[in-house]
Amino acid sequence: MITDFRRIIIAAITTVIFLVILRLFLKRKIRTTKIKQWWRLFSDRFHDHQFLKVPEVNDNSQENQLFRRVSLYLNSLESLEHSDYTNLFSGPNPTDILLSLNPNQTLVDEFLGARLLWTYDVISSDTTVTKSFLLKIRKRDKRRVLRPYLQHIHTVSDDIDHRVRDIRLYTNSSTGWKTVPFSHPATFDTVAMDSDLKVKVKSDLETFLKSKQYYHRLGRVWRRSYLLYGPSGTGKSSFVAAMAKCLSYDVYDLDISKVSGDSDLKFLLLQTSPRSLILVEDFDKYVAAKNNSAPSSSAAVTISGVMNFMDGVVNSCCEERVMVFTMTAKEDIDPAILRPGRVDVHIYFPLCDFNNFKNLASNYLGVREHKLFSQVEDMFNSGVTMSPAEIGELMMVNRTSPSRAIKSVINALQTTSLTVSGLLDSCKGTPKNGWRSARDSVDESYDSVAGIGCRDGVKEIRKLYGFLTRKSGRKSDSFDLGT
Ligand SMILES: Nc1ncnc2c1ncn2[C@@H]1O[C@H](COP(=O)(O)OP(=O)(O)OP(=O)(O)O)[C@@H](O)[C@H]1O
Ligand SMILES: [Mg+2]
Repeated sequence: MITDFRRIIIAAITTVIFLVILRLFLKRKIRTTKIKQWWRLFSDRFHDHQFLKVPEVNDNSQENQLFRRVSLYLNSLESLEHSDYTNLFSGPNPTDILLSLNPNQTLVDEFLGARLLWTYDVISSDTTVTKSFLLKIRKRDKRRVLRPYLQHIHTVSDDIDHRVRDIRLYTNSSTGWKTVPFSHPATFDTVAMDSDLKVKVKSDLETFLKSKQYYHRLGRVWRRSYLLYGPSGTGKSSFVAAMAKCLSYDVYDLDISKVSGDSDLKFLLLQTSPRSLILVEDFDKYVAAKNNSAPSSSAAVTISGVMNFMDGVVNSCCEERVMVFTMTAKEDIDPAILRPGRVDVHIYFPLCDFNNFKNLASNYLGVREHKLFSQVEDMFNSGVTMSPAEIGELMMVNRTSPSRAIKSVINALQTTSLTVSGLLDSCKGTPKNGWRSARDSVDESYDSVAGIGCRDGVKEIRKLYGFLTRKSGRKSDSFDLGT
């Protein structure tokens, strides 16, 4: 018993002695590091240095890509973890913690035996904030190290870019672009649409990404533009998010109504960075002037300004860009605006058909087959339809019971059919029974009915249900390369 007690006492004393020695050793190590630092500072005084500045923007206010690369590189350095002061940010995933340099902080890097000191300079005035990185390198080392060091920064930042690139969303305001992390959850898998079309668009984007040399061999600027058109709630905006994720490109969401004039528009374009998707939503608001004397929008830009903006992407300064325009219908748009070269690919987004409905049911309700599907299919085949947004909403609120959800879709389709055929009949004055005949007569009614009320009624139906001049099931030319 006593021997056991003695053993415990000896073990406890040994542990305490070990901890004290460890502590002293660590303290000494820290002290040695400090002494080394001071020695380096002292010895630096006897060497000539060169200072190299990497500003955030160039003279044309365009983003300096080297600044972004240096920032990615420095924030990934292990020495940042051990520095006295570091900013911590949450990453795209909740568990990610990202480190970032603090303004005016200095970080030491070593490369091929040379010491490189980086300082993050931030100068703020009332209206502007100027950021830059300042590299301090011994003149003796510069010739030997600088070129391979910059190459090393390129390689490392490229690697980080591909691994952890968090896409950013830029929106324009009166002072330029403002940015936030892009967190739209849509992907190609979550957007319900014709699967062949999805594959075509994906492969078109992937081919674009790999085609820099090809474009240059042809003497063309490496860019591509898309028009997404179709009724409201058919997934155009969600598809843009999926495109940006597939490309891993930042999104510049341009609101033309906030642009103060044509030159401002050009300036905003010049401020976008490579590897970005420039999005103009509701583009018809600014260019649908075929039937009116001027675009309906009150924006300060002119049509020629908008066309220059579209062509501006052709400038070599705006390479590696994808432009996307969305609108409900392109019939009223002057074909010159949408000609190949300005818009390369036209993609039509139809209202829901049975296949899309099944996609939605699988995504929203987790069901691939159901006894009510045949009834839904009959309804779609009879020509009645709704937007995926409407159907998705019904499925979402009833997601705890797939049967209830599908029944609510059937009810909504029936109501839609009755409402629209009733409206059309009252316009034409001819009783009609089925939705199919009502739908088929939409264009005819629009052209022949002179009364404003009826015309408005049909317009309203067109707006509500998206039956402009297309039918929902149309697929053959929904992916229309080069118009
Ligand atoms: N094809 C689809 N597949 C899956 N969800 C869809 C689809 N279309 C629409 N939705 C859902 O409906 C909502 C609206 O979609 P979205 O904003 O992408 O439509 P939109 O075509 O851009 O409409 P608008 O022309 O009014 O801007 C989103 O929440 C989206 O998830
Ligand atoms: Mg939209």
